Amino acid sequence: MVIKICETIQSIRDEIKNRKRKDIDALVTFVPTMGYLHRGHITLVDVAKRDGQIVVVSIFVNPTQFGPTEDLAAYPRDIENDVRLLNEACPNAILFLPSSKEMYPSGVVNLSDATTATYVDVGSMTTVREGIARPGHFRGVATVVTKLVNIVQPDIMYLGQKDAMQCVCLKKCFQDLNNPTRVVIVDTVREPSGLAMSSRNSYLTESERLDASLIYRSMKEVASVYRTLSVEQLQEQLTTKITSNPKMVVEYISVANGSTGSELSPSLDSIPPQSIISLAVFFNGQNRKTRLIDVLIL
Ligand SMILES: Nc1ncnc2c1ncn2[C@@H]1O[C@H](COP(=O)(O)OP(=O)(O)OP(=O)(O)O)[C@@H](O)[C@H]1O
Ligand SMILES: CC(C)(CO)[C@@H](O)C(=O)[O-]
Ligand code: BAL
Repeated sequence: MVIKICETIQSIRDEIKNRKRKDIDALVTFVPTMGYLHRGHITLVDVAKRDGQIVVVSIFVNPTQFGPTEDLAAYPRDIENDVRLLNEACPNAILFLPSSKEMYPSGVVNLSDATTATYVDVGSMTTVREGIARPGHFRGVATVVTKLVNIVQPDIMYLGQKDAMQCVCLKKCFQDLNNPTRVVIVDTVREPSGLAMSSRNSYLTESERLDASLIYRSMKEVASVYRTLSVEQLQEQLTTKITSNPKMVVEYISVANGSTGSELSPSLDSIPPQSIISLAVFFNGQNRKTRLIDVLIL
């Protein structure tokens, strides 16, 4: 058995309908991705396979979630290897592999132009640090995931904790729009060094990846003493540790409420358990500047 690849909305709808006809109680589980699969993605597929009978994975590098100066063109792609990994992990999966034209038939409109586009905006995401750092990003994410979920109509969708604010955004989106799909968050899968697995790690050399593992080590160090720190002290100490490697520049360090994603006040003396530390760091590597994100829940 090998995975079934569907490139059109009609063909994936038909495939899911046919499979459900054979097993009306089958649960549809869904893993949305942008491809260049790694062990983090495959872990989400493993959980989806455990929970459901019809496993759908999508690979779509969604242009509307990239800012004009971001890495849409350079984003790593290797469909052949992705298909090989999916065949190994879940040979009866359905892979939805739409073109940009299929997802955005009227062209990739500028989602900031409300007169030309229908979009999904999770209002609170414009004030979280990742939303401020990437204007329009969460609008692109919420819009494309709403479209994907309307196409696949899964019972359960799986997201990785690494993209912490994306999890907050999509949970809020589904809740506010009464979308019945259950959202399951899966722990971050890491390299042996501690570096969070990410498709963008491929921009780094092997030794740069080892250097970048300082990010997670530093997060763990400050997390072990967070009860003694104010929000501001935690941010300062973490910045100092990470930037002890001059190749790294901290874009932001957020300390936020675990369920709403809202930022805790820097002057707050005691940080509540379950708060989320999330951050973005630029690694100035020999090939290019790479933006890395990571998260730790206290
Ligand atoms: N290390 C990881 N552990 C668990 N889940 C992950 C990990 N990396 C990515 N995911 C999840 O896989 C899904 C698809 O993510 P995506 O295709 O953007 O991969 P990525 O590695 O996060 O890429 P990027 O380099 O763009 O951050 C998302 O829900 C994401 O959170
Ligand atoms: C959820 C997602 C597939 C939407 O394009 C993307 O943001 C990602 O891969 O995390
Ligand atoms: N996993 C996050 C996708 C993005 O950076 O656009």
